[in-house]
Amino acid sequence: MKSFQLANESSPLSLSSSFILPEDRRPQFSQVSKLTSIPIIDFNNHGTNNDDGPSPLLIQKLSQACEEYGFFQVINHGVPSETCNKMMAAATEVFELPPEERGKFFTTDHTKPVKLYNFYLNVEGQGKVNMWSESFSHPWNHIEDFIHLLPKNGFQYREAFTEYAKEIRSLMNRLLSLISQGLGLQKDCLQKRLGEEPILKAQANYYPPCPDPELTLGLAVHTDLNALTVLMQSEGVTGLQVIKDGKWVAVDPVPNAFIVNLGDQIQVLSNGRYKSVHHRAVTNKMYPRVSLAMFYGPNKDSVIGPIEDLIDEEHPPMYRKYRYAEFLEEFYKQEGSRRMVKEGFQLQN
Ligand SMILES: O=C(O)CCC(=O)C(=O)O
Ligand SMILES: [Fe+2]
Repeated sequence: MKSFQLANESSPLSLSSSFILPEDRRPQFSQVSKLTSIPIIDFNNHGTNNDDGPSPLLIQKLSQACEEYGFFQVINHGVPSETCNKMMAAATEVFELPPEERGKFFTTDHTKPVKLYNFYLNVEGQGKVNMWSESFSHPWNHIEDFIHLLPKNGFQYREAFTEYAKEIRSLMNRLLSLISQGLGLQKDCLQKRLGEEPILKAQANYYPPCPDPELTLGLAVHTDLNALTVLMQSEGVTGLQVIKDGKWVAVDPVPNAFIVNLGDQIQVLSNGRYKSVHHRAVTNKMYPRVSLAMFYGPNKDSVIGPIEDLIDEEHPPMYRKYRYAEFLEEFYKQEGSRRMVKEGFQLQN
């Protein structure tokens, strides 16, 4: 196995103490439930493209997945596998660039549009613990504004990304419409609430093989702060785990599927009916793993709060309204911790 070097390090990656989590934060593989996985939703089986619109069964399945898991995999989603494969190859190539090339993108300044970084967790008494991964992120709208900043090499990242982003945008629109209908709302309701010019960010995560996956994590436990995430992952390599009924559940990779999960903003907009669920990425000894998350978040000026139609005597508002910029500010303040952002906007009923 080729060794990997983080862009901000001066020697090849090794499992030094700076990556080792205290015992109570370790993945504890023996506790991971093998009994269940997240629901799989087949767009072909339920017809989403006919003139009559999506079938009630599809909406019902999706709604149930959003309530019970906050996560599902979608198959036969209509995004050509060639587009996905090209994108995966291009994203992988970024992490195969020599560390000094990748280093040009390295920054801890989150306001930079194109950036490479290594996540960490602040652990009491131990300080920063680095995650066993490297992430590369940039916006995925107005590609023309930053495309010249993206890596030029290899598998034509720029072309692959432009094509992929177009497909994912239309898949996201379809998902938002289905999720709105699942909540019993007009199909354009969520998209309107999130606002024009949503914040669209892409994040490619690279998890090199790890000598002892029991000691560290690829990504710390978190919920996504945005509204909706569509994730593509390396074929055949498991890594993502989600919480279900208080237990960690591994997400089995399904060929050509996307993993879809709801972010904090949908939990707030749905007044807690749909869940933004805690998840994490674990590492493995054998194979590098790449995942590419496409995040769809509100415009920073959009006002987010429980949708009025979802509030009644039985379901009083669980959150106060806020401008998304306010949420983001709080999010960045909590960097390095197990973030509890939406909890700060919760109302005491
Ligand atoms: O690599 C994964 O499967 C998880 C990625 C993720 O949760 C994220 O980028 O927010
Ligand atoms: Fe995530």
